[in-house]
Amino acid sequence: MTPELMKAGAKIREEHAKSVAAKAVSGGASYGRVVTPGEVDTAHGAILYLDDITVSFDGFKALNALSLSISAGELRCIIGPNGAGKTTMMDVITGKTRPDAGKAFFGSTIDLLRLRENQIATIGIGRKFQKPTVFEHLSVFENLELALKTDHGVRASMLFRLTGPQLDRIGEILTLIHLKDHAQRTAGLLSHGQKQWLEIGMLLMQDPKLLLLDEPVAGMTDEETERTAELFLSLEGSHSLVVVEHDMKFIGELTQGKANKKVTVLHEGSVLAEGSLKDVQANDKVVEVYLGR
Ligand SMILES: Nc1ncnc2c1ncn2[C@@H]1O[C@H](COP(=O)(O)OP(=O)(O)OP(=O)(O)O)[C@@H](O)[C@H]1O
Repeated sequence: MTPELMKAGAKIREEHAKSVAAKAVSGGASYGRVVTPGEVDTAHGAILYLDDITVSFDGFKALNALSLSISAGELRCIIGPNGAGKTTMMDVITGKTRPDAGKAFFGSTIDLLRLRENQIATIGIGRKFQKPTVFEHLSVFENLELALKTDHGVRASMLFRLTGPQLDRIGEILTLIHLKDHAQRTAGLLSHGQKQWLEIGMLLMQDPKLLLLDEPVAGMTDEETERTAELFLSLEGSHSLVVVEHDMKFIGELTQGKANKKVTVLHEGSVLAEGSLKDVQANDKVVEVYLGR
C-alpha cells in the first residue's frame, strides 16, 4: 500500500471516529461552547464522568447509584473487595453492559450510553483485561504492528506497510514497555509480566486518551510490579488511567510522594470512600469491609 493510500485510510478512520463521537455528543452538557465533533472535551477538567449509575442483575444491584469523576491526565486507583462492582463499572464505561439508570460521559460531551461497545473502542478508550491476550506465535514487534491494523480489512492488513513515523512510534513504545531488546522474540516465550507490558504497548499504539487497567500486576514478580508502576507514572498526565487493583503495595508505589492523589474504594456497587491512600487506609468503614479482612 502506498503512503498516500495509507494516509487516505487513516483520514477515513479519523472521520469515522469523529462521526461516531459526534452522534453521541450531547447538546446540553456543552451549551455555550464550540465543540469539535469527535474531540474529547475536557475543558471542565473531567475525562470520565459517571453519575448515579445503577446496574441490576436479576434484581441484585452490582452498581448502586455509582458516581465517579476522573480528571484529564489523572491516574486513579480503584480498590474494593471481591464483588464490589469494579469489573461491572469497567463494563459500563466500555459499553459491554448497559446500566438501568445513570449517565456516563467521556469528556463533557460524549455520551457513552449512546454508543455501542465497538464504537467506544474507536473514540480513545482502551481497556486491558486481567489476562494478557497477545498473539503468542507472533513476535513482540509484530504484535505492536498488528495493533495499528485493527480497523483495517483483511486485504488492507495484508498489504499494510509501516510508515517511518509508525516505525518510530513502535520504537518508542518498545522502550516504554521495556521490551526494546526483545522486539524479535516470539511473544509466547515472554514472561507473564512482559506479556502484560506488551498488551499495554498494543493499547498505546492506538493512542487512547483513557486507559482502563484491570489488575495489571496480578501474577507479576516484585521487580515487574515496580517497573509497571514506573510505566504508569510515566503515562500519567499525557494519558488518563483508571487502575483497578488488589495489590496494595502497587497502589502505594503509584501514589507514593503525592499525598493528594486520590484512591477510590468501591463497596456494594457504590463509592465507600475516596481520598489519599493514607486517608482511605485509616477510614474505619474501609478497614471494616476491605482492608481488615
Ligand atoms: N452477569 C452477571 N450476572 C449476575 N451477577 C453478576 C454478573 N456480573 C457481575 N455480577 C455480580 O455483580 C457483583 C459485582 O461483580 P463485579 O465482577 O463487578 O465485582 P468486582 O469488584 O470486579 O469483583 P472482583 O474483585 O472479584 O473481580 C458480584 O456480586 C457479581 O457476582
